[in-house]
Amino acid sequence: MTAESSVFDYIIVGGGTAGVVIASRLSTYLPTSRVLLLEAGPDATSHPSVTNPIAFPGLSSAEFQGNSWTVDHSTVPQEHCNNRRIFNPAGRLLSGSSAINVGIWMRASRTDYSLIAEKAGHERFTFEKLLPYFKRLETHWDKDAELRYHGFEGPIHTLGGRKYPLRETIQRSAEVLGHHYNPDAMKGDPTGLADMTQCFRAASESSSERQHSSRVYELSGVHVMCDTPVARILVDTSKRTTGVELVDGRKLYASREVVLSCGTQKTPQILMLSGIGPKDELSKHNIPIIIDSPAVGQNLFDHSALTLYFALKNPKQGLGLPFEGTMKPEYGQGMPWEFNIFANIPASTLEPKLAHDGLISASRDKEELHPHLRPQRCHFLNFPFYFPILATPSYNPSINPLTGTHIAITSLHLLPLSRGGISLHSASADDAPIIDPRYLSTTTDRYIMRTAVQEALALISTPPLSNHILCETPPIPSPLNNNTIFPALTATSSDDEVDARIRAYVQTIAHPMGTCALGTVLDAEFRVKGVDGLRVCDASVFPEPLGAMPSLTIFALGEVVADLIAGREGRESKL
Ligand SMILES: Cc1cc2nc3c(=O)[nH]c(=O)nc-3n(C[C@H](O)[C@H](O)[C@H](O)COP(=O)(O)OP(=O)(O)OC[C@H]3O[C@@H](n4cnc5c(N)ncnc54)[C@H](O)[C@@H]3O)c2cc1C
Repeated sequence: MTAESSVFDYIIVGGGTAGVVIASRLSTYLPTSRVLLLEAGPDATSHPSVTNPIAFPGLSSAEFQGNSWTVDHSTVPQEHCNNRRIFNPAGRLLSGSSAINVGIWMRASRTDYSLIAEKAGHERFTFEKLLPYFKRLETHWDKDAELRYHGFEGPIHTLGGRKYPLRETIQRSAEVLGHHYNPDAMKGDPTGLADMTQCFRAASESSSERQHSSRVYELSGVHVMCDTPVARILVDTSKRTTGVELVDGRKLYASREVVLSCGTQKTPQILMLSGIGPKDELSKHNIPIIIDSPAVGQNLFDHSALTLYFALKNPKQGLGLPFEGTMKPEYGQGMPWEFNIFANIPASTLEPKLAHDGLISASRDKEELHPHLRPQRCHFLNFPFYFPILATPSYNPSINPLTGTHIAITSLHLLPLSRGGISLHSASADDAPIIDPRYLSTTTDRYIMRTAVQEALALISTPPLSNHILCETPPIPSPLNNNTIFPALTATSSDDEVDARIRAYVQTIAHPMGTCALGTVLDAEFRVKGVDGLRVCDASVFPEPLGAMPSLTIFALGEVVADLIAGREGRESKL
């Protein structure tokens, strides 16, 4: 590389979900600028395993940890998960995790965005202010949806509106339990039973394509360097960011700004390796301190998930579906599930748990409502699959995913109060960071997780759905779970039985967030406090959990950052 070609105006580090959006938009908004996108992994944008959504289980499951497109960010042993290390994959290729994820496309509640706005210190993070960005992203599948809430010209095409054989049955059982049908969960209150949307684009009557970031955002005006991991950010003595140092030792320079978008685990590691982080942590590894930023790497949280498998009474009825059989128009050409059931836990039952954790006091002022008690906050989400997703031969040898014998329900804890962190193994960029989300380390979190699972069991036990279900199929005793015998769970299982299953099998569906938060590490324009010319934009920026799967919001935040850099905030984008 010549001296001239090592200088750019903007360097975006991390060509993942947010990074691609920012690089693409900057090259369009500022066409005379030289924009460089640096990605650690390869470019597999058009590879069939990435574009075909049903290849997803292979890309991200534990069995595929050796896959070069998936990096394993497994945690340290988790005290409240039987001291298990929890497998946590992320994409390591152009498009990042958007190239390997499940494509579920969700907005959170107004209340969640308001809380983020409060913590970040700016109203640009409220639902109303983000709504134009949500609309800008999408070509929404439902042409009859309200124009006020949906976009129909955005780069990301979505699919929804499914009609699987169990649809009405599940809806009726959910309604018996008080979950009303929510015709559009994207309008700021997802509570209830809502149709699933996925960010896939119909390619034919029987196939669809994943809408990962580099597939849908134009990169022709961007200088893209793949297989080019960055080791650290370069900052001069006046605390001005000047560029980046690659793992191979080369240096590249940015005359205007560097944006770090390497995801929740790698972004804080790169900041710390660059001398921006908690001073004690940096000193431990003899890293010269540029900025003592105590919150870098702190505030790690993630959605915990437990999946249960239910044997069908009569598999020949065709209610359970093999994964590959669902790419049909009547099934919305998506994956075999159609509902998200978002639910709140009543304040009266949550308050004692929050008090036990010392998060509220009995004498508190009514004005100081704990965020978990605000209206429209969805504490958990249950989603039924017509397919035994993630069942493994090691634990569930009797489940054959291809023969339609089982359905599954995943329970997801959306609003964790537990906070962990990312710290350094060493001062070397070659070493993975230490990842400790401290899953389920508060009483309230354990209670929410248990309630979510009990609600899934109640759904399965309620007619008419119960008429089709034989029983839950528990994991078999194996050396992997200390040969523990787990009884089949039912709606009458004790709290202890449910908790034991959670401790043994809870996992993550890879939504870590929070380690370079707006309001602490970053100002409200995503600038790293104390340094000039450096921003962060990826899943690490959330100061508070988002009660929804995060990728839609991360795409939107990428759009916001591009607008801020290009001085376009508030202008409507027609691209
Ligand atoms: C298996 C799986 C399923 C998921 N399912 C869903 C879902 O259905 N719906 C949903 O909303 N969310 C889902 N998620 C979460 C969602 O995909 C992520 O939260 C989101 O994509 C994260 O975006 P990001 O920009 O923070 O990071 P990423 O998209 O992960 O991008 C980070 C990029 O930085 C690169 N990078 C890292 N280190 C370096 C370095 N040193 N130098 C250069 N580049 C570097 C990485 O290779 C990667 O490309 C899922 C995630 C996974 C892993």
